[in-house]
Amino acid sequence: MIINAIKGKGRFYYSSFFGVERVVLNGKNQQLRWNSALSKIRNIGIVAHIDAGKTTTTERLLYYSGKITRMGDVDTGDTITDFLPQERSRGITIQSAAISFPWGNNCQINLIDTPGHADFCFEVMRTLKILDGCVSILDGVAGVESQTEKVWKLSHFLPKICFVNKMDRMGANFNNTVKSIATKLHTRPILINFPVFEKSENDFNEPKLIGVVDIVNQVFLKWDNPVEKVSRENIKVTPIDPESPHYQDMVKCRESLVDTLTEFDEALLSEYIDVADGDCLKISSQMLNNSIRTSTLNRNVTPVLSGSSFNNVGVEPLLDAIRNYLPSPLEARIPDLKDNSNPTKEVPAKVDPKVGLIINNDKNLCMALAFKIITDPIRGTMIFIRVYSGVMRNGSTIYNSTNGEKLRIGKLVKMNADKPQEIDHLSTGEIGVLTGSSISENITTGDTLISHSAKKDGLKTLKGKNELSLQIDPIIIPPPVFSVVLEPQTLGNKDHMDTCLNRLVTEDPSLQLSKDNETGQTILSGMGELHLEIASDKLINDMGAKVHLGKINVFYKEALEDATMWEQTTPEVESKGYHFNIRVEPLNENNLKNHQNGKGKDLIIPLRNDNNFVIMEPNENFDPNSPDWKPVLSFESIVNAITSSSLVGLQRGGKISNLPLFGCAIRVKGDWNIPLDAEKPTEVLNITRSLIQDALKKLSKDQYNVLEPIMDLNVTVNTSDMGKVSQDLTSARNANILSIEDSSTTSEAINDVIEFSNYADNMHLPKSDLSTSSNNISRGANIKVIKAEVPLQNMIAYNRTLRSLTQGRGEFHMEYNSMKKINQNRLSDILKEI
Ligand SMILES: Nc1nc2c(ncn2[C@@H]2O[C@H](COP(=O)(O)OP(=O)(O)OP(=O)(O)O)[C@@H](O)[C@H]2O)c(=O)[nH]1
Repeated sequence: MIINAIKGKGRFYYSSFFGVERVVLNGKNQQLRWNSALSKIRNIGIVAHIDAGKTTTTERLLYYSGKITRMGDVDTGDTITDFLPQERSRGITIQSAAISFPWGNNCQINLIDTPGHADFCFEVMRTLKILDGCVSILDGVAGVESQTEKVWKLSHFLPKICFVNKMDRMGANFNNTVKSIATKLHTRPILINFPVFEKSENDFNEPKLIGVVDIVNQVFLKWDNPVEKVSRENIKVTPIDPESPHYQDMVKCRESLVDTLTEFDEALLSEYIDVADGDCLKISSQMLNNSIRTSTLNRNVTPVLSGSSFNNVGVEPLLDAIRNYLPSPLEARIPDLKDNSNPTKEVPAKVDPKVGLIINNDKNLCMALAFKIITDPIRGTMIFIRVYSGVMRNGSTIYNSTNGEKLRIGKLVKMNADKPQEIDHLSTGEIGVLTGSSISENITTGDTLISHSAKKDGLKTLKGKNELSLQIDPIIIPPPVFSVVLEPQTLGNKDHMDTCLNRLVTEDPSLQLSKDNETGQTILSGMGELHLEIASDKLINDMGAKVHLGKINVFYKEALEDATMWEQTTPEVESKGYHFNIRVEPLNENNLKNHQNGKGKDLIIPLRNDNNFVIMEPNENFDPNSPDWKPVLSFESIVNAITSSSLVGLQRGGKISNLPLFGCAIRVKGDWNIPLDAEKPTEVLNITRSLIQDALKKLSKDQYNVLEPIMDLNVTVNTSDMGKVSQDLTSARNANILSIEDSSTTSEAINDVIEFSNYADNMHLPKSDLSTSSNNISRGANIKVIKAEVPLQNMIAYNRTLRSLTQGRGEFHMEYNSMKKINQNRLSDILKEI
């Protein structure tokens, strides 16, 4: 039917053809019913390895959706989503940018373009937390790269689709990339389309990408003059009939697709056998799309599409796939919820097809997560939130259940990259921004915000239902591994420097500030050299801070020796009715187990930095759920005061070199007590802070040790360079080489994921893929991946060494593995350095 509709016409405005609804949710062969506004929303992220083409693809998605009329370019620094000066000058994405645009029949895509560089991994992590699905962009030459693998693992809970980009490049290989999706990402790729090339007439006879074969709709999509004459109407759609050179591949790919889907879809299986008589071409595209959607949402398969964003080939089918295969908030996973006043209680949450997620069976409970904070020179602090349940209204009073603060929303906006649009409310599933003067001090990244959906001042009602202690699981911040010492140029510059630094760490919590207690110097630490370079650039050039920067160095930490612990109790005389018994102890397997203890279980609270925890034993005297316990201070504000004092206490550092403490637990024994009429949490904060400091002081120097960051390293090199590179790693860098593998088949693929390797071997891949022949020259068995563990200290400026050892052909990727104790021989050298 679709084919008849397009015959004779030739050229189409793409969305008029693909914008019709063809996907079915209920398993029957019929058109999709968009039954509510929510079902039309897609909250998705674009993720990938650095330089795979995320920003270029995002720019094309915006153009083809009609959101922008002129396409920007990463190379000329005028894209919509990379708007920071540092992003435009360096051509890389640093912060995730959110933008909304429509596609076909009122579908609204809220898209977040994320950074690819490993140093900005936290930026990706906090974004993943609030997304419902992802598009993973792959470079058709490089296949699945290390950062893609990492982000794939981090986003294991999200349905995803893959776009094999850069198919125009020499050496691109669609088939190998699809295989690497199976073997490295451990998923079943299913082909939605495959690339089509024609021999070009240039001297090298290189294949030229001209379009894609759409396996689901059985058509060939050809883009004319894609680069020179960019237009939304340059796409030609022709049916694939038996005379077409792509017919055989299309049929076999469709058979493979149906084969895989029928494993998970009984309705499709009976349609295939009983109605279609085993002829995969007779299965309608509606039925296939429906089945693809269900299997993608269940994370059984990953749809794969191909193209070249730079050359404007294959972008419109990607827009269709986002809408057709990725979840709406109605189908998205339910966030992890907890009740701080009762850690063992399961918080009820269910999805209603009309109103979306309902938490605690209360339609009026609005819960949102603050996932990102930026300071705009004109608009002030802007807090990005995702609303999970209910409606957040402009002017409402909200409660921050993470820190116990109450505030009023000044203004609600929706962002289009750097352009805000004022709105009256944000509903379930939507992403928006809070602005206003009071919010900056009261909200940090990862906080849960609660308000009443109907009443602007409805917190009392929610309190009555014990809903103000509910929380969405916070975002865990990985420990920073590099640091730089900062000093104001003059004493008069100090205040401004401190203000700017506080702004930097509020916006990016993976940056951390600490103080050297001996020298008084300020230390800024972060996830990598580039991370700190960019932070310093923002500090000096954007914020105008006048500072001297020291050398970027590895950020060491201190930890407590295994059996060390110290208990400190409030002195009775000074305690004015307060009683706390606090123990500082190293983390071990045992203390993080949720111990059943007296009246209940330990409350375990991860601190924001450095793998530290607060463990509150159940109170022997008081039970926050008991009607007899009625202190003026809420249980949450007591807990918040203790976590703040623990953070500060552990940040002050250990006895060897005042380095921040890592892997420690602050245990609050169950017999704590506060006067019932105590009104301010500051008293609790001050008492517990001094107890923690005293406990740490009582320990002797030899009860501490120094830790250094150990990194997982992947170096990708040609076989000819492998000897030199591994020699340098073991001798000069003290690396522990774990394995050396072919880039296309990792040992993991052979040993652990035979299932996916077999799947990749059995699926049909297009024989007519001209890219295949050229690609064999550049990748495959000639490329090796050296996997090693190495102290970060030995990898500073490794970029330069690798470039000279491999004539620029080698690549490496490093990510934090763990903090390890430094042995005595190296310790004295390191202590001189810090
Ligand atoms: N040949 C070719 N080059 C492309 C394609 N897509 C992107 N590029 C180029 O690849 C480079 C990186 O593109 P970006 O879009 O910045 O990649 P990215 O993944 O957003 O990069 P980061 O955000 O820094 O990780 C730029 O020079 C682009 O012009 C493509 O389809 N074909």
